[in-house]
Amino acid sequence: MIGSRPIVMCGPSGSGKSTLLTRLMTDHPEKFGFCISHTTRKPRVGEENGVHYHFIEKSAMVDAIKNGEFIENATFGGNLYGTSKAAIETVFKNGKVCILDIEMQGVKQVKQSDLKPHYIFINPPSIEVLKERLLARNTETEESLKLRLSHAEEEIEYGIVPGNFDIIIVNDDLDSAYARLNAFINEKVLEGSSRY
Ligand SMILES: Nc1ncnc2c1ncn2[C@@H]1O[C@H](COP(=O)(O)OP(=O)(O)OP(=O)(O)O)[C@@H](O)[C@H]1O
Repeated sequence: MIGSRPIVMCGPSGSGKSTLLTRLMTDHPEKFGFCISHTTRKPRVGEENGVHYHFIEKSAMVDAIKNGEFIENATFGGNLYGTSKAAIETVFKNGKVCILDIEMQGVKQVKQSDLKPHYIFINPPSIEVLKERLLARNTETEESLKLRLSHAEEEIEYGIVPGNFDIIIVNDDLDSAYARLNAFINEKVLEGSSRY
């Protein structure tokens, strides 16, 4: 695959990945393309197939994974999520830098592949702030909140290990975090040795 190296964004649920990515893509719609994941979970209100996710039946996704069609996959809250090779290829074909928003299990699998992306970890200022933001987002039940927070500790532990990510961005103040993200991308992704 010829093109700029993709970007992998990882961080606990609620750390601000979507917020930062939406801003990045709005500011530079011509440069970046979001890799659309597959999931076996049901669409939420307002979610469109092929836009937010490719929604797929569990048996079909299990078969596709067995067929080697996925670069990474993970189970979260009883549902399968994954990145297909075709979804990455679609972004490459449009001449854009491919962005993957994936979680820790996925990152570990991508590291075994030949994708060679830039790895960015979005860290919340603290678990307490993470909890406050998830509560304010108003998307979680008591149970899913607990699950996300327990995963968060594990993800942060992995995220801060030197060498696991190319950059760790603490999302304290949103404007500063975005400025750090932009600086990294401008220096390493858009101007750096991004061809392979
Ligand atoms: N720096 C910040 N300061 C205050 N609030 C923030 C900041 N960054 C994000 N938020 C808010 O925190 C909440 C979580 O952010 P967001 O949905 O972007 O997280 P996420 O990492 O994409 O989560 P998920 O993995 O569950 O999709 C949102 O309501 C968002 O508006």
